[in-house]
Formats: sequence, C-alpha cells, structure tokens
Amino acid sequence: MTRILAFVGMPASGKSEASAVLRRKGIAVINMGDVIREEVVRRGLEPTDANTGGVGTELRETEGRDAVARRCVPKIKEADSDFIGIDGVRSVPEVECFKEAFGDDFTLVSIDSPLEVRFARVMARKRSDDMQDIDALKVRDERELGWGMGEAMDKADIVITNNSSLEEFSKKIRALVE
Ligand SMILES: Nc1ncnc2c1ncn2[C@@H]1O[C@H](COP(=O)(O)OP(=O)(O)OP(=O)(O)O)[C@@H](O)[C@H]1O
Repeated sequence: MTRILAFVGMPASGKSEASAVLRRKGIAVINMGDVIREEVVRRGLEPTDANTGGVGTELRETEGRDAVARRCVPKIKEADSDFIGIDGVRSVPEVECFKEAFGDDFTLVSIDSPLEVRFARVMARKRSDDMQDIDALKVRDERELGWGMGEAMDKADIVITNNSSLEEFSKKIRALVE
C-alpha cells in the first residue's frame, strides 16, 4: 500500500516547500511538470518553456485533461514505496484519476496563501520565469484558475494555510506526514 499526499495551490503558495519537507524525510515526490518535461525529451525537443507548454497542452487535448495524472499512476505503482508526494495537481479530472487508482490512500492537500503574501515571496525568490508585478501574478492566477485549479482546490481533503513563517509551515507539513 502506498499512501499519497498530493499538493494543490495557487502559484507561489508553497507547494515546492511542502515537497521539500517530504524529501527531507526521505519521501520521494513526483513533480507533474517533470512528467511533461520527460515527454518533451522523449520527442527529441529542447525542454524550453514554450515546448513544455505546447506538449502539456497537446497531451491534455489528445489524451484527456487527466493525461499527466494517468502517466503518474504507473510511476507511483512501480515505486512500490509506503509514502509518495505529488507536486502540481491542477484540475478535477486529475484528482479523480488519482482517487480512482488509489482510493482513500490518496489525500489531496490544498495550500492556501493570500495574493499579497505570494507576491512578496515571488519578489524574494527571483526565479527566472517569475512575474515582476502583482498584476502579472493575477494574470497567472487567472490562467491556473482557467485550467480548473479552483475546483481542484475545492476537492481537497485538507487545507493548510501558509501565511506566516516557513518554519511554521514546515511544522504543519511534518505534522501531516506523521
Ligand atoms: N512560509 C513561508 N515563509 C517565507 N517564504 C516562503 C514561505 N512559503 C514559501 N516561501 C517561499 O516563497 C516562494 C514560493 O514558494 P514555492 O516555490 O514553494 O511555491 P510553489 O507553490 O511551488 O510555486 P509555483 O507554483 O509557482 O512553482 C519560494 O521562494 C519559497 O521559498
């Protein structure tokens, strides 16, 4: 039996930090974006933002909105471990795919963090693909919501707020795992 903790949340809400807590505990985390990057490489393409975006959209169009989740299922089964994390759930069909494959062993965790707090963190993190003003973050939020992220967050079994320190947040994630 594999217990699965999957994280869903708006951009810069803290999904990577939650995944890092799991990894520090020796728990493997599957990043759903990596599944798309793998497909890009398999097709002999460069893993650029444009190519991953294009392949991701194409996979969803040709194989269904749960295409990426379906590719994760055998990976989770093959890993044959007691506990696994998933970073990057984005829509209800993906949640349904995991629920169908793993039933009650699948727990969806929504990470909740307000726009202003997320924006301050984006400014501090300085990632190359990050937005430069709060309006750009709002646009990114709208794009993710357009893919059904809001409905996926509504399906969460557990909601964790991340609006204070990183230590406080890590403690909540550790408690969840334990
Ligand atoms: N509680 C916190 N206190 C301070 N910094 C935080 C906290 N939570 C997250 N951060 C920082 O905010 C930034 C965004 O968090 P993170 O990268 O985990 O978000 P994400 O949900 O994975 O984002 P994305 O969806 O954009 O990849 C990171 O630099 C992270 O270290």
